[in-house]
Amino acid sequence: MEEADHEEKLQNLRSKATEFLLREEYKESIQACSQFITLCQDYISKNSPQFDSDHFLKLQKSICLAFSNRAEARFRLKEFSASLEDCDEALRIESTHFKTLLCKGKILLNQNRYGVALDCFRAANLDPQANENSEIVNGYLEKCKKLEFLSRTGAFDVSDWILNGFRGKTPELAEYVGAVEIKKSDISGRGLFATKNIDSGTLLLVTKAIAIDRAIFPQDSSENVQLVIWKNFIDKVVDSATKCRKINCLISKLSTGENEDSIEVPDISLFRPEADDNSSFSCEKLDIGRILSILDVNSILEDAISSKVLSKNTDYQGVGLWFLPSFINHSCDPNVRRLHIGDHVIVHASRDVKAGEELTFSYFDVLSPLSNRRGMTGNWGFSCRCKRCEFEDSICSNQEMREIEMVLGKGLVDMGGVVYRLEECMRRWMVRGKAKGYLRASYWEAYLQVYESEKLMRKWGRKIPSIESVIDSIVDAVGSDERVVKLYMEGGLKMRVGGYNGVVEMEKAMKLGKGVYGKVMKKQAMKILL
Ligand SMILES: C[S@@+](CC[C@H](N)C(=O)[O-])C[C@H]1O[C@@H](n2cnc3c(N)ncnc32)[C@H](O)[C@@H]1O
Repeated sequence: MEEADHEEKLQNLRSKATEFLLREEYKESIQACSQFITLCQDYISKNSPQFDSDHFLKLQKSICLAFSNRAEARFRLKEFSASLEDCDEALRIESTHFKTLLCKGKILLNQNRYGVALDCFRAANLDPQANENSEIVNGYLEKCKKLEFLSRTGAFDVSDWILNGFRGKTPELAEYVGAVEIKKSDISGRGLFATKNIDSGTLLLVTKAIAIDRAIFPQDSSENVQLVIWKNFIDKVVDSATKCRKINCLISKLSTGENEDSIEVPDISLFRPEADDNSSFSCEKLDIGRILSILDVNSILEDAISSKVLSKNTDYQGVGLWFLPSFINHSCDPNVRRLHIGDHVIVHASRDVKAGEELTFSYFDVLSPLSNRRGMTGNWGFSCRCKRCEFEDSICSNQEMREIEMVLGKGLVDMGGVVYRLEECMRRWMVRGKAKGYLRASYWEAYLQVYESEKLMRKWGRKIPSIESVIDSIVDAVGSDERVVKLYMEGGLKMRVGGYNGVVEMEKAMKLGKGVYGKVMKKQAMKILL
């Protein structure tokens, strides 16, 4: 009788667990599976000597299925670490269990561990059940193979999607870590460094957000809108860290902005997609205070002028956290740029970089004067000591520079006069090479207004340098920038300054565009963006 009761209880729990799973009531399904597993395991440990092997095997099979179902429910709740553990328990009992292999493959794919995910789907494909589910299994196999290839080679190309007017799904992107390493930085704390010579446009990182929140709001939305996005974003980060050991541990490696000089330098392999979820990732659960400090220092605004977001409405706002880009320090004289596609950030060189050089991007708009930039770094809580800031610091105390700033600050002045005066000052002070580009980048707005105005160009065109030479020096000093390239395309070509040759001009625009958008797109797509 006792035996029959026990059997009935098990049967009940099994049905409940399956029913909950089908009804997508995952928490309830997890509970029923857990009760079932405990009951079975207790029963086995009490009665094992009297079992016949068939009975034992039957029970083991049931436990395997319960682990597998619990893994699926946990996967749906994004409890990836716990779900993986359940998969491993199930596979310990039955190493070729089809449903479990499928579930484990999905988790690993979600964690961007393409190689091991591929192994799971391949093993699942050998099971007879794969015949009935061939479309699903083949779909995963193809996806995994493609992502594994992209992750290994960095052979991304988003041109077709752009040429198609950003219609359809955003292109499938895989995690990619190029020729970079994390090292101690002379700027502050740790930084990301090039491990070999890299030319402009080369892809360095592709990485998906740990969490992101965004919404479309009109430009005049109140601060409350930003607060709502910020709160949702924090909740998502906390949720991911709670449910995944690896994420919790990797977040703990990020800077809180405090004591960066004595901060540990983690090995970049921890951040590679193939890094194992279990072995290297045991650390204490992060408290909310620490998470908030980390987010303050490392979150990136998707719509910052220093980034480029493809296919999004201009009124949208978004904030996210990405691991490896969090190690990139700021410079007003940066050598990499970022591009946002869906939840991914793509980081590429915006100019040629030498092996061993630190990679930096701008945290804000660097086509602005030193005083504005100081305000921005002040908001971030640091003061920038890049070559450009040091040079401008030395020159900006000069009375004439102060007068130029003052005139600019008032607006509504003849910008041609301002540009002319600045160029004259640079000539007298023998400011040359990069330094010239630094100042021109700082007063970009003034140059832009002149070059865009036919009236101002009629008045000042002969007295100030050509668009081409100003653009060349700005790009040489602070790297490519979308607005600069656009001016080159629109303004320069329209006014035919300095002798117009369509083919040569287009070639040059494409080269500049590579610094802005990277090599992940073909010429035709770049033309559309420009
Ligand atoms: C996203 S983290 C960059 C990586 C960081 N250095 C680390 O060790 O993890 C941003 C923080 O780095 C430091 N930082 C970045 N750029 C800097 C700069 N140009 N000058 C001084 N500190 C900088 C600041 O503490 C800033 O809050």
